[in-house]
Formats: sequence, structure tokens, C-alpha cells
Amino acid sequence: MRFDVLTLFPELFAPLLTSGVTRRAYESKQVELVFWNPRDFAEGNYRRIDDRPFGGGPGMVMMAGPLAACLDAALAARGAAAPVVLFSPVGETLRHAAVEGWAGGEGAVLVCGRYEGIDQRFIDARVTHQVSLGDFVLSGGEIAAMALIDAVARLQSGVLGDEASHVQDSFNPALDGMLDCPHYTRPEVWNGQPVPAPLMSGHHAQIDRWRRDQRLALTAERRPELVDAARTAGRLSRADESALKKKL
Ligand SMILES: C[S@@+](CC[C@H](N)C(=O)[O-])C[C@H]1O[C@@H](n2cnc3c(N)ncnc32)[C@H](O)[C@@H]1O
Repeated sequence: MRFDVLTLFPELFAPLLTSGVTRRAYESKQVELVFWNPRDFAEGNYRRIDDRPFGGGPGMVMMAGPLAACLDAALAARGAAAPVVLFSPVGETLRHAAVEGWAGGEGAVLVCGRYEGIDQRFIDARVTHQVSLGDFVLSGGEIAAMALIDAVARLQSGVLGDEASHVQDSFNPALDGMLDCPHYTRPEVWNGQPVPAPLMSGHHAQIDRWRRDQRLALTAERRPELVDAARTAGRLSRADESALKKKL
């Protein structure tokens, strides 16, 4: 899959290409990244990409023209139509289901805003999806784009060292969308706290049940709506329900 990233700061993405899981996805070409700088498509000696907002007010607004020319070049290079994603607080908050959708697709053009935002006429004419990272304001869309690329990269086959590991992560439908259980490693006692006994039992069924119960209890406490969704979808067994009753 290929992501074309429109950004005034392509250098911010360097660590993604050189470190960890995203590096593996990039080097194996499972996730191809191509960067486009709207400034390269701006006119005049100053290559201006922003201007003052009509109506007054603080800050600057990214101009539609350079962004549209930049997007045209990115789409022409892809040779096919693609979703155009703008990162914005206006968008739908990014969740696992959407990440799975992007992970199974051909990629997209990702547009990173800066300053006060982007001229609305560009958004209306060219953007197909708006994605938010959450109810807070970033200085630019780059961190949101990196979050999407990272989350998509780790779902690609073979990118994680252990193929099955993402299936055990929080929100994965394979574990009914629950939060992950707590994890422990050596030493067996740290700071006076032992590792929970079931994990030391060597009995796989007991370990699996303990982990499932922990997931259920944690999710019921922190994200009860996820437990409700699993129940509505008929994903909770009798053992699950009795574990939930005991913990609540
Ligand atoms: C300083 S912000 C603009 C904020 C805008 N004036 C507002 O109040 O919603 C600059 C850019 O950062 C990106 N951005 C900011 N917060 C974001 C969020 N929560 N999720 C995704 N992108 C965000 C957007 O691309 C935005 O155009």
C-alpha cells in the first residue's frame, strides 16, 4: 500500500522510516511512503503557501491553490484515484475499526494541515475523509498522519516479529474488542510484588482464563461501552458473564 503525504515538514517523518516496526514495513515495501511539499507547488519568489484569514483574526491559513496543485501531482504519480484524508479536529476520531479498514486498502493521500488550518474551499472540493486523533489541538497534522501510518503498518503481515501479536492487542475483534490484559516479566518478585499466580502455573487453560478475566474486568472498569458492544454482539460466554459479576 502507498501513502502520499502532503506536508510542509517532511523531515518530521524521518524517525518513522528509520526505527522499529514502521521501518520494517517501509523497508519491506509493504507500506510505501512518498512525501510532497505544497511549497514546491507555490508560485512566486517567496513560494507562499499561506495568507491572512478573510474576516480578520489570528494566524494564517493554508492557501487552496498550492495544496490543489500538490495533490494533483500526488494523484498523477499514483496513477489511480485514491482517498484524500485530511487530519483535523473536525474529523471522526481514529479507532481500531477504521485502522483495519485502511490496513486492508491500497493506501491514501494524507493531507497535513498547519497554522489555523486549510482554506475550506480546498477541503470541500478535494478531501474525501477527515480524521481526528482526539479532542485536542495539535500544531499540525503530521503527528496524526504518523499515528495512522504506524497503526496501519503494524497490521501488515510479517511486520511484527511475532505474527500473532497484534491479534492480542487492545480493541482487536479477535479478542472481542476488549482492552489488553496486564503483562509481567522477570523477576518473579519486584518491589515486594509477585507475578500473579495463574501466570506462573504453567497451565495454558488457566492462563488463558486469567487473561480473559483481566481483560473483561479492565474493560468493564475503563471502557464499559466496549463490554456492552461485545455482549450485544453475543460475544460473551457464561464464564465471561460470571467473571464480570465477580469483578464488579
Ligand atoms: C493548529 S491546528 C488548527 C486548529 C484549528 N484552528 C482548530 O481549532 O480546530 C493545525 C493543523 O493541525 C492538525 N490537527 C490539529 N489537531 C488535530 C487533531 N486533533 N487531529 C488531527 N489533526 C489535527 C490539522 O491538520 C490542523 O489543520
